[in-house]
Amino acid sequence: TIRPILIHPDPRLKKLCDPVAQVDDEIRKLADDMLATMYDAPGVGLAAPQVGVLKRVFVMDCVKDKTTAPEPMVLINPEVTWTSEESNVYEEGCLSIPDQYAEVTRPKEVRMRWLGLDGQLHEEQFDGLWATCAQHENDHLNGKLFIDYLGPLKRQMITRKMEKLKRERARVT
Ligand SMILES: O=C(O)C[C@@H](Cc1ccccc1)C(=O)SCC(=O)c1ccccc1
Ligand SMILES: [Zn+2]
Repeated sequence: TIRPILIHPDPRLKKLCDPVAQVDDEIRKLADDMLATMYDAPGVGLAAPQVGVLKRVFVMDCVKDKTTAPEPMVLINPEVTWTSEESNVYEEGCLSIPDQYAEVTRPKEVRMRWLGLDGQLHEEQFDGLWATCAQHENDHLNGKLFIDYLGPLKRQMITRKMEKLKRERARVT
């Protein structure tokens, strides 16, 4: 089921999310809905707080083009265990801040450890868009948005635009 994506500014997007106690049917349904919501947007990642669930879960599928098979990943209670010295600059977007893009510098590679839907612990190193996306999603679990890396003026301009968008959406619905 596709769930509505919260739009910034929203207090739930700034909260520290809670760890998942156990991988049960509720978490499996959440992950399924998050993947459906991500593909529908479309996006390459989605974090649980973006659909109003303050739990430490995010999904990713960063395969660039349609020709390659989808590679959905579900990361529960993810932790960053290592980041590279080298950094990358990437023009990021966010499904909770529609149509706004800005350059963000992050470590080029990141190693993460998480609990999978299979209840097993996984550890993997990401690079390229996967690394950028994994760090962007992990930030969401700590109430951090990519605009928090920008200067105050640019962040304020984007926030003002989102407030206007929300006013307009509230009017027509
Ligand atoms: O808000 C989110 O977490 C999703 C976000 C993830 C992300 C994108 C770019 C850099 C870092 C993290 C998005 O997916 S925005 C949409 C997007 O970037 C995209 C959409 C379709 C195809 C390719 C990219
Ligand atoms: Zn985002």
